[in-house]
Amino acid sequence: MANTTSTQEGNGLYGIDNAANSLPALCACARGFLDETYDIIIIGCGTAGLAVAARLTEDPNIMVGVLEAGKSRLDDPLVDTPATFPELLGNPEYDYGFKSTPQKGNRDIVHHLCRGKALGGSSAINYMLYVRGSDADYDDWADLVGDSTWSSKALKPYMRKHQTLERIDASITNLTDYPHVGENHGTKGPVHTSFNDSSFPIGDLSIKAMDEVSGLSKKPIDPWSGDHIGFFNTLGAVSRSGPHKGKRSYAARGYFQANACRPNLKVLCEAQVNKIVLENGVAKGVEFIYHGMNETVYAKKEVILCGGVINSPQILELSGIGEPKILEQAGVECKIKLPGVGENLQDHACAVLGLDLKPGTITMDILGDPQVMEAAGKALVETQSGPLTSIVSTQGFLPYKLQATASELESTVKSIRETQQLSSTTPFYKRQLDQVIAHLESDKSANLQFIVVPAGADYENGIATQKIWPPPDNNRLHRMVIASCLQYPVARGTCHISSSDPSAHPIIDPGYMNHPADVAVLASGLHFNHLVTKTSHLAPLIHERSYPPASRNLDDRTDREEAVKDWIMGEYHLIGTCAMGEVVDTRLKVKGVKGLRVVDASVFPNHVSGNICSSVYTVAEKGADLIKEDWGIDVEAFDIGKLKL
Ligand SMILES: Cc1cc2nc3c(=O)[nH]c(=O)nc-3n(C[C@H](O)[C@H](O)[C@H](O)COP(=O)(O)OP(=O)(O)OC[C@H]3O[C@@H](n4cnc5c(N)ncnc54)[C@H](O)[C@@H]3O)c2cc1C
Repeated sequence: MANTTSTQEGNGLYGIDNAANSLPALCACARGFLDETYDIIIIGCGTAGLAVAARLTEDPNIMVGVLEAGKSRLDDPLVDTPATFPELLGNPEYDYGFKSTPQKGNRDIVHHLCRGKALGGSSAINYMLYVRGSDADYDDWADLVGDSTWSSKALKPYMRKHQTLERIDASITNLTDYPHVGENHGTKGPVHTSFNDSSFPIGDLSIKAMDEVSGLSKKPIDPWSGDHIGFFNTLGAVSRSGPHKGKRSYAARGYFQANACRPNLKVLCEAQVNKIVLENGVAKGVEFIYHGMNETVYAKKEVILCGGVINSPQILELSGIGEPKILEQAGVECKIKLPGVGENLQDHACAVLGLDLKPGTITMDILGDPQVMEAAGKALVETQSGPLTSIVSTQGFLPYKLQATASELESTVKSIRETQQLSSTTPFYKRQLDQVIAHLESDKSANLQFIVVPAGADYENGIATQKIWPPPDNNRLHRMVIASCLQYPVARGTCHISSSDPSAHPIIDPGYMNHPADVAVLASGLHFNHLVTKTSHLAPLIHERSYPPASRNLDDRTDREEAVKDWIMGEYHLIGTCAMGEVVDTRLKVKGVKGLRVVDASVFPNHVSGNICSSVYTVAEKGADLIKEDWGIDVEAFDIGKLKL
């Protein structure tokens, strides 16, 4: 692949030492960081952490220090080049590489759970699909937490605030499959979003096939408006103009680099936070380790925890905040009893249908031809365009109710009602399940997401290693995958420490396929995809189905459900382990503690439909405003325009 190799030597070319020269806010050593006095300390320079830091430092009177365990990867071609994201997954230089417990509902398979370890966090390694939830999803949040300021209407300004919608490329002429209405999108936000500037005919045909099988009478008008039912090409977090044209647009680029000359912002990379310093129930600062040295830094106003869905509950528990029994077993003294910490873990799970295509049908496998790859590399280098700047684009959403038979819907709902009756079901979970049932019974709810990947997958080892996307291979039949993804899971997982050692990974159980309703909904998605392959749009192009194996009869409901139990993969959309309503209040303050908030994907109280990064940015933008309000921070005092690099 042209010009996309990364150095792997320690800090390397893309480590903090080199970056510090051009980014004054990035400290080259702990001393540079510790010499300052901070109003606010942020733990984790990820997707949310950097957004919060950028917004708070708009006021020059507020001094913000941010600690990040990973390195700066700014200008790393592997991060910047959209098509090279598979090389980041499972690579310990970029990915924490967490492992799940054996998943009971999924043949005891251990899943490799990717999380970004870098400036920008998971936004530095994600697939870049830019999708928003449905209005109903955020309205559910508001209902669940009893605060209308979290409704879809209240959050929309924050959706626009983080985004810049870039102009569609002139080469895209069939605008029906690229629906968008300007008023739903931002024009000045740090995260640049765009449609691909090239496409594969198989993607267009898949949309036709899915439209046909769905029976939907209309196309989506703007899937970012709060209604994304139907099939379309999605936006990606990729810049299509300016100095970063053709590159990933992520938190480190948009929220950090653009503001890295602010004198009131300091970031220290390779600093792993061990715990929060609590004094009489007040968060005073944090203890961290930097190049083997233990350090402590204090915050005059607040500590903001933005460690992500795995590490935020871990850091709370290591600090003595959580369920007393869990803390005791891990050898941590309980300081604040808060049983919801590390509970309510949810992910979107995907079932897949893999296809080998007939000769002449082109997918990403064409990039296995050295001449084609050379041309793609040339387009990347010379015009910052073409397939290496593209994301997986073809997708859509459907209600379960339109796929399931009446008796399937009835039995699915019944199985959830039974769970609601269990004595172990908390009042919070019970109300969440009411919302899941309402989604299942609605003919407008986005219960299932479908994604067409014009590439082959490694079904055997992909889940365990996250080397799911093998290199393109033009010497065999080209391949594609159609994934169906469960959007409102019923089963709940957990993420807890088992040791007081901060370097030990938590025990993570996402609870994949641990409820019959989850299996039933995903099996209906698999059935939809099976029917899609039978349409006149796709059938003539298919050589054979490569997954699920032919021994699974997808015309049979039981076999479909077994196929779902055989193979599912997380969609990397883990949420909920410090849920608003349970662990934090609606101002994102940790219950029972003063001076401590959580702002990241862990505070989502319930799942949303679609890829979640836009929702994380939205929570961060709103979280920053809540912090500003509480401290009377002047949002107008800082002229951002003058200070942009
Ligand atoms: C492989 C992958 C693909 C994805 N694809 C998509 C997609 O296509 N579209 C989409 O919308 N969403 C996608 N997502 C989901 C989305 O990217 C994440 O949900 C989101 O980025 C999470 O943001 P966050 O702020 O909660 O956590 P993160 O961005 O993960 O930030 C947490 C930060 O905290 C740091 N940290 C953790 N512990 C410590 C500690 N002890 N000390 C110091 N720092 C610490 C981490 O290093 C990290 O930088 C994907 C995620 C992954 C992993």
